[in-house]
Amino acid sequence: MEIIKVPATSANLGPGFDSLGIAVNVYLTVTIAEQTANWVVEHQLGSDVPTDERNMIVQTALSLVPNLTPHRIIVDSDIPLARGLGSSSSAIVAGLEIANIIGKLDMDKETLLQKATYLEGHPDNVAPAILGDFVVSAYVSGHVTSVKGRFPELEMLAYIPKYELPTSKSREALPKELPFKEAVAAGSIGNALVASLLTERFDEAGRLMEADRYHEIYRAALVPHLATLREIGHHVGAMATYLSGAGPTVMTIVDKKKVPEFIRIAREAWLDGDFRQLNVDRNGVVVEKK
Ligand SMILES: Nc1ncnc2c1ncn2[C@@H]1O[C@H](COP(=O)(O)OP(=O)(O)O)[C@@H](O)[C@H]1O
Ligand SMILES: N[C@@H](CCOP(=O)(O)O)C(=O)O
Repeated sequence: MEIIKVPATSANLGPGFDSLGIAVNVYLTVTIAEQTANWVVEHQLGSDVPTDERNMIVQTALSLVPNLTPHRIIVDSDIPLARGLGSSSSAIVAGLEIANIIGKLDMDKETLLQKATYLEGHPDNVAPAILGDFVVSAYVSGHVTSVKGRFPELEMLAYIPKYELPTSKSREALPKELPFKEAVAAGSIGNALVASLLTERFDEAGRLMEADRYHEIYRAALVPHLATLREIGHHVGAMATYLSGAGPTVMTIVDKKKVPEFIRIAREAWLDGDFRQLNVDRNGVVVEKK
């Protein structure tokens, strides 16, 4: 039996839209059990998620190897669906690994990365889900280049609202075009953020993480708690607060000792979602044999 463990991911980090992402220590675990006549997917993700070959994990595997031998697979996920923590990317990566294992394809991580990016449409979640840690990617003309760097030892607090926000819906709020000057400014903020993170200049990194011009303002109405949490972050001295992926999760980089005060103020502001303290996952997807 093989067990595939894929981390959740937090994309964009503010100004790194469709390019930057980190892997975090919340996991999707998929066990490949015995061969079966038809695909069987056991999970606790609710009645909207199929339990047969229509399941996204199986569909991904079949997109690679259409005649892949059916198996029973057991899905155990701590990654909330449609919340901006890369659940769909984790499902895609798990599906590709299933095809890799059952189909004996011997794909390396680079091949997985190209295929996963094609299926997801952008690399900022799939790249850290595969490689782990902090990944900077460019996806141009159908080819992705991903460079893994070391994210500083920072503590993170995710605020996960009770409602779902599908990535496709959140992307509908984005403009079709950006004026040239605006695009230049937006890109340079992302570039400077990468340099400041890799050289551990936390003041600059914090300011730049909150200076996105690509997406957060356009999504503001879909995620009204972002502004409130950012304000609370400033009040308690957090490094930065950004919209995780397409939202609605909001990530705050904040010292562990300031977390109780941060949560207390957020509750006073009627924010009733879940809080989760997270760390970076350094490894990305792992396959174990049992
Ligand atoms: N483990 C899973 N198994 C099957 N489908 C999944 C799984 N995880 C995510 N999905 C599918 O992906 C959708 C969420 O994708 P998306 O809107 O991109 O949000 P997210 O930010 O969580 O990636 C879910 O509604 C579900 O259809
Ligand atoms: N760059 C994408 C990231 C989507 O991440 P998800 O975790 O919400 O799927 C975007 O911002 O649309």
